[in-house]
Amino acid sequence: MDQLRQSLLDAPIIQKGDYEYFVHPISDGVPMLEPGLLREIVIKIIRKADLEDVDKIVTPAAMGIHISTAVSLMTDIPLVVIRKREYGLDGEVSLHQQTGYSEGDMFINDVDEGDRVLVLDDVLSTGGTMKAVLDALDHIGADVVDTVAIIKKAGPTELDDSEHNVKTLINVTVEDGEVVIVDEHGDD
Ligand SMILES: O=P(O)(O)OC[C@H]1O[C@H](OP(=O)(O)OP(=O)(O)O)[C@H](O)[C@@H]1O
Ligand SMILES: Nc1ncnc2[nH]cnc12
Repeated sequence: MDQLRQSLLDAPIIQKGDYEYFVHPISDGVPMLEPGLLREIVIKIIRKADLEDVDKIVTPAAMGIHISTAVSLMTDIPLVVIRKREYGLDGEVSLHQQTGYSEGDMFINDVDEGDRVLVLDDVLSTGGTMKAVLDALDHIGADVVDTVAIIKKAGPTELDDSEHNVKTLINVTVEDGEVVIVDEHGDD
């Protein structure tokens, strides 16, 4: 059960402007994602997350999708994807996402007031994406039962002064062009 750790140590780093970005099977689908790594992550999520009476898994596109699909298959909990595309359906809620290297609008459909949701994503870095998602779910009146990101890029996040807690499976930094593991069990 240590493919996640090793795969991060092996991850190449690229620059997106000043932002140091690790290229990893979970966050990028590149290098290729080994089924054993995906299985390890799903098991860790199911052990860590509070899944009691969760109605829906909610995940931002794109790189939350494969993780959430695998968790959905194992738990039988349905999945809603927050898309970068607007549909104009009744009840659609938009949010503005800002990361360390990009920004844009995203759209939530089919999450209703009172829904008990598990929010899943691949990476928590600046927290810009997760904060926007959690604020939008608060606005909808959904009940966020738990929030899990696989990999945390350690540092201050947009969620530090909020009441939201994001569980993570492993925490890393990037130093001298390499990934350094700062907590191999992540945050609870
Ligand atoms: O904590 P943050 O700084 O917000 O970064 C984390 C977000 O960045 C990535 O998404 P991105 O918008 O790059 O899209 P992708 O999932 O399509 O790669 C990642 O999938 C997270 O959603
Ligand atoms: N793959 C990635 N590497 C580093 N930071 C990220 N933030 C979002 N995705 C990331």
